[in-house]
Amino acid sequence: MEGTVAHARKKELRQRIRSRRSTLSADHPARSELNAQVSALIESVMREGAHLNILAYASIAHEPSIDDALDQARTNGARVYLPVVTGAGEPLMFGEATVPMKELTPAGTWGIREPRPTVGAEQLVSDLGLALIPGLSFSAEGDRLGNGGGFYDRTFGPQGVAPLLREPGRHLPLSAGVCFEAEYGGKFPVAAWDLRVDAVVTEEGLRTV
Ligand SMILES: Nc1nc2c(c(=O)[nH]1)N(C=O)[C@@H](CNc1ccc(C(=O)N[C@@H](CCC(=O)O)C(=O)O)cc1)CN2
Ligand SMILES: Nc1ncnc2c1ncn2[C@@H]1O[C@H](COP(=O)(O)OP(=O)(O)OP(=O)(O)O)[C@@H](O)[C@H]1O
Repeated sequence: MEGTVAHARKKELRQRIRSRRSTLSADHPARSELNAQVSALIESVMREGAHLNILAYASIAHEPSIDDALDQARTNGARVYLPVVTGAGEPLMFGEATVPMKELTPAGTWGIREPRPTVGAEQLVSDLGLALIPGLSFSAEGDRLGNGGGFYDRTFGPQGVAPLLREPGRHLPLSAGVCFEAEYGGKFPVAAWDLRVDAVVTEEGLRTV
């Protein structure tokens, strides 16, 4: 069980970041700049190999939207997979986005645009080039503060079903957290099961941890 103090601290921080995000208008330059930085990252990974599978996300509420970057990646021949929540306490499943992002239908508790789930995490990770992970904040070490459901941790954390842990001789995708610059370098309690990313992309560019 996680400590009460840690839980309260994370709750407060989540509220603060959500509230700041809600003040960033839809046409704020940081939003389009972050989308462009994600595009640039996808293009640089695509240059390393002909075919690229990407794990991404369909933004909700005031999260940074990467729709344009994902539509462009698909047009350029990448395959884009999105997370699907199958139940509280369950790891994520994944489905391929085969239409423009804006044509996907919002579903479930949080109104997230989700495709039909077809792939589990173990299978997805084995052939993935890039994982774009949403977060409310990432520390300078790559620790992630998520929305609090524990979904990414149960899926990709060190104790999850498909850990993104680097080991010699094992293929793993580059994992990149996505958040606004003001949210990068945050300090918050970190638990043993928490997912860590290799890099963080903000509107200012890519930061490797
Ligand atoms: N775009 C996107 N897709 C995603 C995630 C995400 O963070 N972003 N997830 C990442 O795991 C999963 C869905 N998990 C989520 C968990 C909680 C909330 C959420 O907003 N929860 C509460 C606030 C919780 C609280 O602090 O009390 C809410 O309804 O406002 C959203 C998504 C899978 N897909
Ligand atoms: N591997 C795991 N096994 C069991 N429980 C877990 C695991 N990972 C996380 N949890 C549970 O999930 C809860 C939420 O974790 P945490 O606050 O780290 O979520 P988060 O990373 O912010 O959420 P999300 O990934 O959904 O955005 C924790 O209270 C913890 O008990």
